[in-house]
Amino acid sequence: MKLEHIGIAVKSLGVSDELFAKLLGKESYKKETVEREGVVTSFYETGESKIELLEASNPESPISKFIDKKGEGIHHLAFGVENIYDEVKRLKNEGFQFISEEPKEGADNKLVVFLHPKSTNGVLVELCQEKS
Ligand SMILES: CC[C@@H](C(=O)O)C(=O)SCCNC(=O)CCNC(=O)[C@H](O)C(C)(C)COP(=O)(O)OP(=O)(O)OC[C@H]1O[C@@H](n2cnc3c(N)ncnc32)[C@H](O)[C@@H]1OP(=O)(O)O
Ligand SMILES: [Co+2]
Repeated sequence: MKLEHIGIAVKSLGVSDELFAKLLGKESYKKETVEREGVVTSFYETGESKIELLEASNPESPISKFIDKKGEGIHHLAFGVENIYDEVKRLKNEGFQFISEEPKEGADNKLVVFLHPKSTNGVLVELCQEKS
């Protein structure tokens, strides 16, 4: 597994894109809305991994709930895997809980699935696989 991206919950991509472009010295390479997840994303290349800024696209978004509860900040870690179906099986056998076991379309041309933070030391973990 490799650290594919760090998801950061932000109130406004307009404000945070300006901040991260200054911080990283580069512009976001992709903005993408994933309505099913209730997010608008903005991606930055940072060497081997990426930063994914996440703004809620609707009031029911998990990002809205997260920010209401915890404020802006690191939201999840995403690990890149070769075969997401094999990894779900392996981790289920290891006793990890999934929010939903069925990988779905994510952003940045990926299939994604999430483990419940309760079974990962309070860290929301995403697995993602490049869609062929
Ligand atoms: C763009 C697509 C994709 C990509 O391609 O990269 C993405 O990254 S989409 C990112 C947004 N989508 C998701 O986060 C989907 C997975 N998340 C969920 O299903 C929910 O957010 C959740 C994790 C199940 C929590 O939802 P819910 O139970 O309704 O909220 P609560 O506030 O009641 O949380 C319960 C419990 O979990 C803790 N929690 C919530 N979010 C996080 C988090 N990001 N990191 C760590 N812990 C989290 C929350 O604090 C509660 O704990 P307790 O207070 O101890 O009960
Ligand atoms: Co993500």
